[in-house]
Amino acid sequence: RCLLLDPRSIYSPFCSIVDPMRVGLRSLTSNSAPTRVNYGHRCSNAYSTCCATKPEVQPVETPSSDMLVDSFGRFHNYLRISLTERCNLRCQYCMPAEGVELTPKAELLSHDEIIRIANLFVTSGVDKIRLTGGEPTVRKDLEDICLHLSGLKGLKTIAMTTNGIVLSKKLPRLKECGLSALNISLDTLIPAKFEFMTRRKGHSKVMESIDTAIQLGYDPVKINCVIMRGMNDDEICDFVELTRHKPINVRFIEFMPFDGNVWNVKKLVPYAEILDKVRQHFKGVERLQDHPSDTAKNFKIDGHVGTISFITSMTEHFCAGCNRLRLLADGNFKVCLFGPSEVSLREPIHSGLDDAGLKEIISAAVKRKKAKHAGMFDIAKTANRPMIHIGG
Ligand SMILES: Nc1nc2c(ncn2[C@@H]2O[C@H](COP(=O)(O)OP(=O)(O)OP(=O)(O)O)[C@@H](O)[C@H]2O)c(=O)[nH]1
Ligand SMILES: C[S@@+](CC[C@H](N)C(=O)[O-])C[C@H]1O[C@@H](n2cnc3c(N)ncnc32)[C@H](O)[C@@H]1O
Ligand code: SF4
Ligand code: SF4
Repeated sequence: RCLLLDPRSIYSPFCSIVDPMRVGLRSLTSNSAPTRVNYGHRCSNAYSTCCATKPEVQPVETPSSDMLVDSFGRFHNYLRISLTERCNLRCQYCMPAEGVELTPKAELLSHDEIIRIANLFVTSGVDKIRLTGGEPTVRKDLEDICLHLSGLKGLKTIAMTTNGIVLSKKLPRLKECGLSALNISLDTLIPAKFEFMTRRKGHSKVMESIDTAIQLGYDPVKINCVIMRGMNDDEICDFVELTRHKPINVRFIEFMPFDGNVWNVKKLVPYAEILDKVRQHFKGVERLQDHPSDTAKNFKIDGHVGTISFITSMTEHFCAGCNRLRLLADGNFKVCLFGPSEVSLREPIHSGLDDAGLKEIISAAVKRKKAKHAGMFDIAKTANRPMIHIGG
């Protein structure tokens, strides 16, 4: 909990430990863009690294309809679309070795259904869509989907999270089709360890994709690195070293529990511990100002072209600033990564429901969204989907 939070601020853009109940004071009827003001405070929680001290004014997106505003006043302008449940890797932290049960193809969203649903969200205020999976690059109509999404008026960012295995060749065309931001997952710099962690070969292909993305001007290319104790925590400083000359943003991600993965609290390396390790090894590690809805806490290092970040879902959640919703490949709509509740949008579409009816279903689900996730031990005990179905 942050103490000394100035009551005039809606919430601190710098600290995710603020009680989310404090968010939601924003008037939805006002046409003028409200601002969040942070007057600078110190955080009393155990991980005091989470707070910056500079006073700052942040613009807040103005919702164009009430559909995407939850009961805590959070406006959701970011939709993550999982394009497939399939993947060409089998990462240990994401899925069981034997794979997961797949939804029959006929029950997955078609290209046209994806675009129709995306359009509903964009006309209601979503301005960023992330394509994910499974592995989005295994979907044959990926370029077409990007092209059609890029025609949606009001959509500013089309992003993708990918494992990079088959990305390098596809990327020039994807860029032409409107793909504007790229996150590539890479958890080790050692090829043999890559094969162990992902249960497949392909390390050099991922490295090649990262270089292609840099050459094509994606800036920064974000590198997602899930840290597991005893697995890749010995490579933290090597990953930081990569940022010295490459315009990349390396994001250390706390290991999260999902159905069918090998989560155990002993394998979780807390953000504070990773940051300590980085600070012992590198001079001039400085906190940057984050956007209120960032999943990441961002840092720069003296003399490095790139930056590093931490995604601290387990030890310092960032639910107070959550702006994310999820559409799964089978057409289910999920309002929280860790919330088990889902509602189908595909079934009502197949029953002929019109856009107004779909918007009512979406709005009701958004209003039921909880303030924050239940905490890692409860999450670990609660049935959810495997991560490969949700897409992060
Ligand atoms: N707890 C939590 N974790 C999230 C959420 N969104 C993404 N993540 C996790 O953050 C990590 C990186 O996800 P990405 O797919 O790169 O998406 P992102 O962090 O939103 O990326 P940017 O839009 O570039 O900030 C993954 O481990 C995700 O599971 C969220 O809403 N809640
Ligand atoms: C599920 S993957 C889907 C997209 C793509 N296949 C990829 O790997 O980038 C999305 C992100 O979730 C992350 N992820 C998967 N399982 C995770 C876990 N248990 N804890 C934290 N992050 C996880 C991956 O590292 C990846 O960056
Ligand atoms: S993290 Fe991505 S690449 Fe790895 S198994 Fe999951 S979906 Fe596939
Ligand atoms: S855990 Fe749920 S509420 Fe928290 S940031 Fe993630 S999606 Fe949002």
